[in-house]
Amino acid sequence: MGSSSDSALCTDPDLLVSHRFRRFTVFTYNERDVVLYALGIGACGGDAVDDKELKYVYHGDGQHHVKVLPTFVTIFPFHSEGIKGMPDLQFDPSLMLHGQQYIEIYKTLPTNSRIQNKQAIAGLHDKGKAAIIELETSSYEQESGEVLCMNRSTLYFRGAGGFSKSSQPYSYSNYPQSQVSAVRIPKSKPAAIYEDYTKQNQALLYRLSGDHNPLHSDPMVAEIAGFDRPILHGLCSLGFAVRAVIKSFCNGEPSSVKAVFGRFLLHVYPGETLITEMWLDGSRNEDGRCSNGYVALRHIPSSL
Ligand SMILES: CCCCCCC[C@@H](O)CC(=O)SCCNC(=O)CCNC(=O)[C@H](O)C(C)(C)COP(=O)(O)OP(=O)(O)OC[C@H]1O[C@@H](n2cnc3c(N)ncnc32)[C@H](O)[C@@H]1OP(=O)(O)O
Repeated sequence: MGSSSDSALCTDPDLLVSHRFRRFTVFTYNERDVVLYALGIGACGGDAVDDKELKYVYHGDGQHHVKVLPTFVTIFPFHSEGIKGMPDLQFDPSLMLHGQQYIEIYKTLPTNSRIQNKQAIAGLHDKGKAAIIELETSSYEQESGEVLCMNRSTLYFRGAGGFSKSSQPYSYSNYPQSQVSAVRIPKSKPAAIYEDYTKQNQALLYRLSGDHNPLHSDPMVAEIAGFDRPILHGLCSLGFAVRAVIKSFCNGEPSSVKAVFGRFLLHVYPGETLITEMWLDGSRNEDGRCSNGYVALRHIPSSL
């Protein structure tokens, strides 16, 4: 720490954390966006269409709207300024990875809405070999002005550390450390395991929901970034995992979910199988090198 290098994320970290984003960015979504997103995270993507998941992509006569999956809100930040316009920021986009995502949902998600996003820097960390930015996006329904959800996105910049000015590592956070640290994987047997496979075209389908990072579609960009081929969006894997939780513990009801945290520790190639192991409030006693996280539910179904 302490010596800023040519590849360091910034020269003045204090300037970066004091950055103020434009007050609001506004966008509209509708049922088509909701359905496209659900297909992008594998809903009804098995060999046979799962009847229980049909409600995420289609509504029959008895139902007026499709049901919105909770992780749909993770696409909201992509309708914002993001980090691009921040002062004093330099990085190689091919070396940026999505490290973590935390979301809170405050209301049942509407099938269409006009949304206002407000963004803030929630954290900046110098890890020596890497730099981390935590970007927070609060989203409000424009009509009512009520807050609908919050996303905290952790961006991991490989090779971009070393910007600390003092001998101490630079670490700024608006939040208690506990909210951004990893979840430990319990030793006990999982309460449920759900296996799902991603398709070869999963990332190409998922990108239509708003994350057009070429790391997920362009073989040359993927190679420069150090991968054999384009990798899956972290938020797509997270969508698969939360869908598994809803299927296993919420009887398919997406509005049961009130918060989600996910840490991406391994990249996924489209076509690979995702195994989601789930514990009910697991005892946290063993670390494991696999992506991990938790889902907070409004209530645990009485059948469990
Ligand atoms: C507006 C919204 C914008 C959203 C933009 C999204 C853009 C997307 O298009 C991009 C993507 O989706 S990329 C795909 C998804 N992500 C991945 O595949 C990353 C997988 N993870 C890795 O490869 C490694 O964990 C890796 C490389 C991340 C880290 O591995 P190592 O270099 O081996 O690090 P390690 O030595 O284990 O740890 C160094 C310090 O960093 C912390 N850390 C590790 N993994 C982290 C992670 N995933 N998230 C946050 N912090 C992480 C460690 O705790 C350690 O810190 P400390 O030294 O303080 O303990």
